[in-house]
Amino acid sequence: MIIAVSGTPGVGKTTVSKLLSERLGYEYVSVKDFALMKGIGEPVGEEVEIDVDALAREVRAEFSGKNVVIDGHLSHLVLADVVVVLRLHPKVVAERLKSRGYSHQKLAENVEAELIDVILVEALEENESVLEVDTTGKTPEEIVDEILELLEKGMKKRVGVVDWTGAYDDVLQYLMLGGD
Ligand SMILES: Nc1ncnc2c1ncn2[C@@H]1O[C@H](COP(=O)(O)OP(=O)(O)OP(=O)(O)O)[C@@H](O)[C@H]1O
Repeated sequence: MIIAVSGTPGVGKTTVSKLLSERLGYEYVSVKDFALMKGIGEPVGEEVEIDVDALAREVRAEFSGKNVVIDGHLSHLVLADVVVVLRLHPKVVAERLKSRGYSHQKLAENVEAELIDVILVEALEENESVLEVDTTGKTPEEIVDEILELLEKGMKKRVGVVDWTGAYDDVLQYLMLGGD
């Protein structure tokens, strides 16, 4: 089974994916490293620009029929059997990304993306099975327990677990809202 773990930068994809793969006995794959290894990712500064169509093709070719957890904020664009979309209160996203030294613009882009469910919507457009998990205030172990419980139950789709419309006031200082 191919399990993709996606979400806004900083939500905890890598932490959760590694733990989830350990608990399941699945291989752990980082989208970034995989794309670089396959020559479909271009390092640009600290980021890696990835050809998403090529990524989807390469993932299918390499991992079809295998048990893997694929970690990365583009992983919801490959055809996975299950996409886990991690959510985190936008204020905590902002704090985590700020402590990484992100620019105001990058901070705003990502906090806004979390606020308006960008990754979740894309995941639902591309995949049948999407499990949304609110990670706010939970330890990595608690998050992985929740994912494992959903998988054990055979849950195909679970969305609507968060609503950040009430969070705008908490993150106004980080937003650009179309301006600069
Ligand atoms: N459940 C959690 N509780 C508290 N801190 C966490 C939790 N999960 C991750 N973190 C911390 O948040 C930071 C970001 O985690 P991580 O690198 O796993 O996120 P990511 O979504 O993979 O980020 P990116 O998209 O940039 O690769 C790390 O410092 C990590 O230790």
